[in-house]
Amino acid sequence: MNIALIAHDKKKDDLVQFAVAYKDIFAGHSLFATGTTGKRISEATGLDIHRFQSGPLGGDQEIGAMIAKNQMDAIFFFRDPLTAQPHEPDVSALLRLCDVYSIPLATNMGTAEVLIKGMEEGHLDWRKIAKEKTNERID
Ligand SMILES: O=C(CO)COP(=O)(O)O
Repeated sequence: MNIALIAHDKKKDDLVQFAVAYKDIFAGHSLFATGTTGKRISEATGLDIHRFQSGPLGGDQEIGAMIAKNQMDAIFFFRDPLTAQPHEPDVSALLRLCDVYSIPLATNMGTAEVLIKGMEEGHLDWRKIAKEKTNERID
């Protein structure tokens, strides 16, 4: 599955810690991230991560584009709810697209634990079927 990892600055330590803890699960998937988050996680874990632009420079939008093309299966986006972001419209757009396309989205550590354990147990396997259906429509 294609998985996106994103964290605002004050939440980056949390997401790095989470990625270290669940490195073995993440290693079995294709990983994508916004620029700085991806750099921090790959340095800490050695995981191979495709890095987009930094969030304020369009990284959230690049991940949003993958969602719109049915190419993203789950998002771990540790948001900072206490700090204004210069690119707030991009953040909202990304969250909105997750809801438009029913893409599982964890915005904090509590939900992230449930999501990754669900992934491990195969509860996201329906995404494979959803993607096959889209590909059929494109063909
Ligand atoms: O701002 C972000 C998400 O909105 C994250 O971007 P960085 O990973 O580049 O810091």
